[in-house]
Amino acid sequence: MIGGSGLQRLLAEGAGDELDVATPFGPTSGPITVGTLEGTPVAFVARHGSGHSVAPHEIPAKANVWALASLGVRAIVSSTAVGGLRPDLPPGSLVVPDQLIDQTRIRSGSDAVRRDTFYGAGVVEHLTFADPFTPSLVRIALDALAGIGETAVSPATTVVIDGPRFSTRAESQWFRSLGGDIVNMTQYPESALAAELGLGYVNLSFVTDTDAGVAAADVDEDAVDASRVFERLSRAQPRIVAAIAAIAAAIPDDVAVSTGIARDAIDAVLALAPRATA
Ligand SMILES: CSC[C@H]1O[C@H](OP(=O)(O)O)[C@H](O)[C@@H]1O
Ligand SMILES: Nc1ncnc2[nH]cnc12
Repeated sequence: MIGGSGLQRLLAEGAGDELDVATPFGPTSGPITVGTLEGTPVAFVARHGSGHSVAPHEIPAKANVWALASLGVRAIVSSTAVGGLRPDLPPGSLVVPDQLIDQTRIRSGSDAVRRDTFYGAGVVEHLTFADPFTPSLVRIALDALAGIGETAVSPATTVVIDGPRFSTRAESQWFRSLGGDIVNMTQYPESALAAELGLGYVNLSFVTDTDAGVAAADVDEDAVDASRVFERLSRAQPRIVAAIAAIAAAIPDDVAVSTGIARDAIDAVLALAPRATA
């Protein structure tokens, strides 16, 4: 599990072991809690760190994904806060996206936080990324949510921006015209990196606000504002945790993911030596 904004802890205090996992790509966002969520073995990392101190454009996605893979997880369930790009996706809506449009741009440096591949430097691999969210897990998540009485919107397309700023009205309207349903700052490169290591990846998005291009300029009730986003997330926390637990419980042991990456290339990345921490 990778917990997004508002989801700093998944297991009850004291439940599970907190591990500091060293990686070849530097430190993870925070400790990884390994334990059992309503009977399902899980490893959990808070994407923004335990005290929400890591900004979206600084999230060490390579380290987080590598650390989870090195612990033996087979699929990642990610939670995210998102803005709605459609009037019929008001705050409080749940979305399980099946598509994504990458509008992030920061890519410099071999380990740079937005770096979106584990390969290169002599190892040539081309990820099959037509379906950025594992289709079988999207179906499983929707069924699991229906089973607890939650209706999630799907299919849906996420537009991912660098942040930390929110979109202008013109950008937001453009994202909608591109076919975007929701907008976020973290679903990429996390989803691609998970696929590059052969992991399933499914996302639960909670709409916290109406994005700028959809919100009426003179009505700010639903408009995006970080403090309002956190307030809504905090009220929704029990609902989001229950939804994630239901999805986790429904994931089979043998998640099949076909990404076109050679198994020996994945194994070589997982065999890289962790970088010593200071
Ligand atoms: C606090 S609003 C913007 C913030 O919320 C989302 O975080 P996450 O995707 O980790 O749930 C968004 O991507 C931004 O990082
Ligand atoms: N409107 C928005 N844009 C980008 N990321 C978000 N996360 C929550 N709301 C968002």
